[in-house]
Amino acid sequence: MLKPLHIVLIEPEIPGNTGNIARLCAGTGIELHLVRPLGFSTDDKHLKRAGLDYWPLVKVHYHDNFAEVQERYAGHNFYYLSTKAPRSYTEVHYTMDDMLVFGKESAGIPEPILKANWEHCVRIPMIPEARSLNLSNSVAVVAYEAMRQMDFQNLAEAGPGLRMDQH
Ligand SMILES: C[S@@+](CC[C@H](N)C(=O)[O-])C[C@H]1O[C@@H](n2cnc3c(N)ncnc32)[C@H](O)[C@@H]1O
Repeated sequence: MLKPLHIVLIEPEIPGNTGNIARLCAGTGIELHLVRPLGFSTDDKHLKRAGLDYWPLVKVHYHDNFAEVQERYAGHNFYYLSTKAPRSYTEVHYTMDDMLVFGKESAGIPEPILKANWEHCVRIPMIPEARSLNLSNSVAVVAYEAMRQMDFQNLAEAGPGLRMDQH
């Protein structure tokens, strides 16, 4: 049994984004970590609507702070997605059980966390004039790159999903 990938959202604010990401997790078997405080209630109708009826398929972990995630998952590789990072997300060799960390919509990942983990910070290339991508889009881009590098093995194991070499 393969270990799952993990997506960590630090203090997400917009329920529709988290709902979209939850649906991505449901479709891929990726585990979702939500670091409090959340900018919405877990009963929020936008959150539920964006995740549709996929919520029962998602393994969601709630954490009171990011230090708790670092402590609980010590030994895993952590990658921090930031527009300010020095290298591209495509330069990383991802492995199952990696922790892909994303910041809140208004402010991104807190500066002290970026500074302390600078060599593990990566960015998705954009034109210079653009400030950032939408949070849920950036999660999808990186999650699929990580799974592509591992030949989508997690999807084949999780159920009837097709690996690329089966097409
Ligand atoms: C809307 S963005 C936050 C924008 C914030 N002003 C900043 O500069 O980080 C929300 C999150 O999406 C991810 N993100 C968005 N665009 C990105 C990019 N081009 N490269 C890496 N991460 C990105 C980051 O994790 C970011 O913290």
